[in-house]
Order: sequence, then C-alpha cells, then structure tokens
Amino acid sequence: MSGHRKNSSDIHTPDLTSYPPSPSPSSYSSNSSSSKSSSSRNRVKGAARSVAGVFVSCFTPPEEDAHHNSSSAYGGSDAFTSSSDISGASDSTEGRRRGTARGIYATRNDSTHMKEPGSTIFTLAEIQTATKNFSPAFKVGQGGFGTVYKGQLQDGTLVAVKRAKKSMYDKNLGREFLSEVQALSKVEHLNLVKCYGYLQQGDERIIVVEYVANGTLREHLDCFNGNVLSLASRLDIAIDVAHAITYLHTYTDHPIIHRDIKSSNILLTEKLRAKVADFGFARLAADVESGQTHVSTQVKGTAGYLDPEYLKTYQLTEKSDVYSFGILLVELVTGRRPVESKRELDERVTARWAMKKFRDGQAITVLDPKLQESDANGPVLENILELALLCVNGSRKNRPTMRRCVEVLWNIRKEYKDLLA
Ligand SMILES: Nc1ncnc2c1ncn2[C@@H]1O[C@H](COP(=O)(O)OP(=O)(O)OP(=O)(O)O)[C@@H](O)[C@H]1O
Repeated sequence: MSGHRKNSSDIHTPDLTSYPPSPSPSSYSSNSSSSKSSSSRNRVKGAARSVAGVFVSCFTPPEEDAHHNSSSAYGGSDAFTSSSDISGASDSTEGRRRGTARGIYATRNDSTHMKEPGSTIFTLAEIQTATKNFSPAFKVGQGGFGTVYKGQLQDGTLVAVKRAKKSMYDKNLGREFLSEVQALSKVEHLNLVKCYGYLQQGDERIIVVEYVANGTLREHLDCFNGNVLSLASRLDIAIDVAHAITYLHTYTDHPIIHRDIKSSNILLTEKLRAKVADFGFARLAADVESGQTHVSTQVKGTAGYLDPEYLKTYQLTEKSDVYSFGILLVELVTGRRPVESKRELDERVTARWAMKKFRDGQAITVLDPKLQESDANGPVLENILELALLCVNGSRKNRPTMRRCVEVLWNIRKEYKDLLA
C-alpha cells in the first residue's frame, strides 16, 4: 500500500466520450520512485495514493493512465441469473486454519487483545517473534505503506506483516487505521487476502495479513519466474478477482469499494489462484445502496486504473472498481501495463490501443506475444476485450456490475473449454 498524491486537477483524464483522445502521459507531472521487494520491479504508479488519508509520493512512470469510451455488446444487463455461489464462502480448510490462528489471540483477555472476532490485536512481542525481530531476511517487499515481512505465528500460520513506515504516523492514520482494519478483518473470502489483525502501539502501525506465497499477478505477467501464464490461467484469475470484488460490493452489512484494483495488488497462490490484496484505500460504502454515493475529499487509487468519472466528480461508487477491473482485463490479455510511455504514441495507453485494434477487427494483434495464437485463443481474446470495453465505459451507468462481469466471464470460460475440447 502506498500513496502518491495529486489533486484531481493534476491528473490527466482523457475524455472517454471523445474517443480517440490523444494520450499525454507526460501530463503526469509528479514523479518519484518507490522501491518494492528485493527483486524490485518497476510498477504502475501515480495519481492520488494514500493509506488512511495519508499521502506518500510514489509515482513511477512510465506506466500511467488509460481511458476509453465503449459500447455495449453484452447489453449492459446487470441481471445475475446463475445460481452458482459467487458470494465466496471461504475454503473450509483455510477457514479452519484462520480460526486457529485467530483463536490464539482472541481467547486472551488482556488489554492488548481484542475481544471481537476478526479484529485481533497483536502485541509487538508476538510480531517480533513472528518476524525474528523484523529480520531483513524475512523482508518480502516494500510498498508505499511500509515494509512487508514474512512471519510465522505461534501456531505455524504464515503471515505477511505490513509495518507502516514512520512517515505514515499521524493522527489520520491512527483514526482511520483502526476503523478500516477492524472492518476489513471481518471480510472473508477465498479470493481476498485475509486480514488477521493489527497492532497500534506508540508510533507502530502494523497490519498482519494472510501470506500468499507466489508473487503478484504483475510479476507473473512479466514472467518473473520464467513461466508464462496461460490464457486459461489468466481467465481463471480474472474470474477470481471478479468474485472477490463482487463479494466486496455485495458485502451484506457494509458494501466495500476496493479503490485500488491493479495487477500488483493481485497475489497468486502456488496453484495460481488469485487473492486480492491491499485494502488500504478501501471505503465502506454503506451509503451507496441508498443512492448516496460517497464523495471523496481526496482522490485515491493508482493512475492507469482510475475511473475518470471519479476523478471528475469525486464521487465514488462500485463502478470505479469496475473501471479498474476493465483495465486489468486488458492487462491480462496483452501482458502490457496500463500505460507504457516508451512505446509509440498510439500504443502508450494500452486499453485505448487494444480497443482500437478490437474495433478494427484486429484484436488478435494485441494478444500477449508470450501466448500462442490458436483457434481457441482468438475468440476468447475478443470476448474478454468486449467485456473490458464495457467496463471502461466513460459513463459509469453504462458499465456492468461486477456480478455481471462474473457471469460473462463464466460464459467465456465455458466457451473456451468447449473450443479446446
Ligand atoms: N499478503 C502478502 N503475502 C505475500 N507477499 C506480500 C503480501 N502483501 C505484500 N506482499 C509483498 O510485498 C510487496 C509490497 O506490498 P505492499 O502491499 O506494501 O505494496 P504494493 O501493493 O506492492 O505497493 P503499493 O501499495 O504501494 O501500491 C508486494 O509486492 C508483495 O511482493
């Protein structure tokens, strides 16, 4: 989690309704870099970023913004007709494991442990033990929020310990940190990185989450381990992510808008199942259902994935996540980052470039060159781009819901399997 601050007026927002707008990534004026894990990769960065209202500059070109107009081929129906369970009861084994991990802490009754399920407070001693006193050998990453360590709880559960850097400590972080972490630690879904608990002591702010061992989606698209993600895997990942976001949006008590859907926030398991991470920006959207959209005072998210309507109006709805998801779909099939400013002008904004090719009947030319063209890949690619086009519609009312995305993706996967059979 990290932040890069820009006023919305600083952020270049191509007008999607006047397609094709000319890309001008250079209009992202503020640049600073953010290091990441030890095998640090360049990342899509920019725009307003924060954790709990605290902004940290971490903008790293050349990957910036992409916006597109689109038309509906799926009819924009929000109907969700399948009876299959997408609301995401967690995997039972994992649930048990989590229960065990939490139980250790939840049963204690001292002042440093929470009583409420799902919002465990850890002690510094516990976290120090888990991470061998924040040993550099246990460091697995670095984000805008701070340093991430791998740790092991007393019961053997592997966790990622996210320790906020000093610059994150202010009263905003204190207040929002607690409310957000407590709320989010109650959210449980197979495709969401589980929040086990936190620590707020002195000027330490630490979040303890489920450890996901196999790197980020972005790393896999970059073939960091030498293996190419197949199109089938990419489709499964898209479905996993869509399930997770649908769950957040339909979360019974308090719908949640993630606000920072992007490939580097998708962690993969050994079996290449996706888990959506990083709720640093997540906003409980209890008022969305009643038609009252949340009006932000600060734009939060990552350039390249940001809903242009949110940038214009400051009004946050679930459809902002749908927009980001559309950009992610394009990223999945092309392998490219949302903005690649070293490319030719007409290819810099990946979604715009891909959609133009799609409209010109040349969709196959945008397929990730690491994937082989085949009789099955072509139609799948087109179907995914067609959905992406809907998701990135400039007008949020024309975008499908995440439920609808799940349904469409299921159909695409079914067709793909039929083609491969
Ligand atoms: N739950 C986790 N399990 C395993 N590794 C993790 C986990 N969370 C984070 N990491 C590793 O730590 C790195 C930094 O994560 P972090 O969430 O702090 O920042 P980020 O999401 O990459 O960047 P930012 O939030 O600034 O956009 C990740 O890229 C990943 O390699």
